[in-house]
Amino acid sequence: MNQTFLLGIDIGTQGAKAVVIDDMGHVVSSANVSYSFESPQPGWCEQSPSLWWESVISCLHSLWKNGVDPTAIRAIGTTGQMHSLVILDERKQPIRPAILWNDGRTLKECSEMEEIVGSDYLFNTTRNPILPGFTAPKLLWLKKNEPEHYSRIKKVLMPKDYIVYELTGEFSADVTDASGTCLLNVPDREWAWDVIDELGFSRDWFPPVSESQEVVGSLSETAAQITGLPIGIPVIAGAGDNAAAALGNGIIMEGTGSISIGTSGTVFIPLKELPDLARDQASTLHLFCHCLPGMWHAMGTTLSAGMSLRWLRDAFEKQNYDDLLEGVDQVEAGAGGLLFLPYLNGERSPLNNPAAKGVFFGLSYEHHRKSMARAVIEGVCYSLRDVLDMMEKAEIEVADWTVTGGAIKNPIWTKVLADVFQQHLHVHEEREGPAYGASILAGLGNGVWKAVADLPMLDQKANRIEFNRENQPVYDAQFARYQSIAQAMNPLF
Ligand SMILES: Nc1ncnc2c1ncn2[C@@H]1O[C@H](COP(=O)(O)OP(=O)(O)O)[C@@H](O)[C@H]1O
Ligand SMILES: O=C(CO)[C@@H](O)[C@H](O)COP(=O)(O)O
Repeated sequence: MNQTFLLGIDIGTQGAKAVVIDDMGHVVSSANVSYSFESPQPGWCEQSPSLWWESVISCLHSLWKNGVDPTAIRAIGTTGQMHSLVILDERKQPIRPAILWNDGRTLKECSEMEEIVGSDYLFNTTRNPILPGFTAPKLLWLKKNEPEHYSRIKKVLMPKDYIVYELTGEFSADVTDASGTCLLNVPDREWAWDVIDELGFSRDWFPPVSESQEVVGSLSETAAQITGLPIGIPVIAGAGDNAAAALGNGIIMEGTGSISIGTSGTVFIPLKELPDLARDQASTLHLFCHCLPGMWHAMGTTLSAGMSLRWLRDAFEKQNYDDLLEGVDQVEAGAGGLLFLPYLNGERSPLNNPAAKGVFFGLSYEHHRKSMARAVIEGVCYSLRDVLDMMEKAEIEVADWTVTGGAIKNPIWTKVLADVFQQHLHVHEEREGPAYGASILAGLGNGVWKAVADLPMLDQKANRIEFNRENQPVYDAQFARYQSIAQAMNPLF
C-alpha cells in the first residue's frame, strides 16, 4: 500500500494500451487491446469512441488480473492519436464515429478555410499549414455534408480528451493535441478565438486548453465502479501521442529527435523556440506545442508506416508479423531493386496528396513474399527520410535519434531505418511508447517528481542500433529513385 504507481493510457489507431509504472519510472505491467478502423468510402477512416472506452476498460481489468494493485495508482495520464475529431451532443454522447487523422476527405475544405480566414493570417496565427486529416477542416466538411450532425455539436474533443471525459466527467483539451486542430494560436498556447469566430464555430465547443501535466479532474464514482480504480484520483490533461512518446523517451532537448513507427510514421524534433518559417519553407511541416511548458516541436508525418506492413500481412493472409517477416533479414539491402511507395491511404508529408496510392515499382519474376516485405519496410523508411529531408530544408536538424512505436518489436525495422538514415539510433525496448510518456506526465502533474530534471528515466540507458556503412550506396541510390518516382507519379494518382 506504500507503493506509488502511475497509469498511462494510449488510444492508438490500431489498439488501446495501458501501462503502469513505479516512482523510479520502471514499467510494472502493461496491457493492450487491438482494434481496427472502418473505411466507409475509399480514403475515409473512422472509429467509434465507445470502442476506445470499452478497450480501455478491458486493458485496465487485464492489469488487475495480472496482479497490479489499483489502489496503488496515484494519478492517470492519457494520450492518443492526434487530430481525430470527436463530436458530442447535448447528452454528451458521440454524434457519429470519430473522423480520424488519416482520413483524406477534406482537401477542398482546407482551401475553403484559407479563403475564409485568409491564408497568411491563418498561417501566422496557427504557424501550421492546413492539411487534410487535421481537425478544423472536418468540421467544415460536416457543416456541408452532414448538417443534421453539425447542428447538434456541443463539444469538440480529441480521442484522449474523450477518455478524460469518461474518467472524470470533465471536458478538457491540452496544448499538444490542440496544436493539431488548426485552431490553436501555437505561440500563445491558447485557442485562436478569432479564427474560431471567423469559421462560424461556437466558442463553447472547445474546452479550456491546459498544459499537458495539469490536473483537469478526478476519477468519478461511475468510472471508479466500471474500471476498478480508486475514486477521486487525479487525471491530467495528457498529450498527443507523438509528444507523449517523445517525453517518455527523453526527447526534450534540442539536438535530439524521435521517430515513431506506429500506424503512422513521424519525425519529431523538440524546439526551445518556434522558428519563424515562411509559408513555402514550412511545406507540410507541423509546428506544435510540446508537452512541457515553454517548449514546441517540429514534426512531419507519413500516413501509412506500420500500417503498410499490416496491410501486407493481411494481404498475404499471415497470422502475425513474425510469419510475414520470416527470412526477410536475409534479403539483400535494396530488395533486389523493388521499391514501395507507402501511400496506401494518401500521403501527408511532404506530398500532401490524399489521392496518392501505394505503389510497387520494379517487380519481376525473382521477387517474392520476402522481397516484397523488405521493400515495404524500406519504402516506409524512405518516406521517413523524405520527411527528414523536408526538415533539413527548413534548417531543423538532429544528431541523436530514438525510435518508438510498435515497430520496435522486430529489429528489422530499426536496422533498416538506421541504414536508410545512415545514422545510429536508440531504442528503449521496455517503454510502451505514448502510454509510458502519459504515465510520466501523470507523475509530473501529481508531484511525484517536482521538475523535469527529477525524472528518473532520463538517466536510463537506451539500446544503440548501429548502421552499416556498406549499405550506404544502395540506400542512397534507392532513396533518390524513391523521390523521383514519387514526384513523377504524384500528378497521376
Ligand atoms: N511483432 C512485430 N513485428 C513487426 N512489426 C510490428 C510488430 N508488432 C507491431 N508492429 C508494427 O507496429 C505497428 C503498430 O504500431 P503501434 O505503435 O501499436 O500503432 P498505434 O499506436 O498506431 O495503434 C504495426 O502496424 C506494425 O507495422
Ligand atoms: O497524425 C499524426 C500526427 O500528426 C499521427 O501520428 C497520429 O497521431 C496517429 O498516431 P499513431 O496511431 O500512428 O501512433
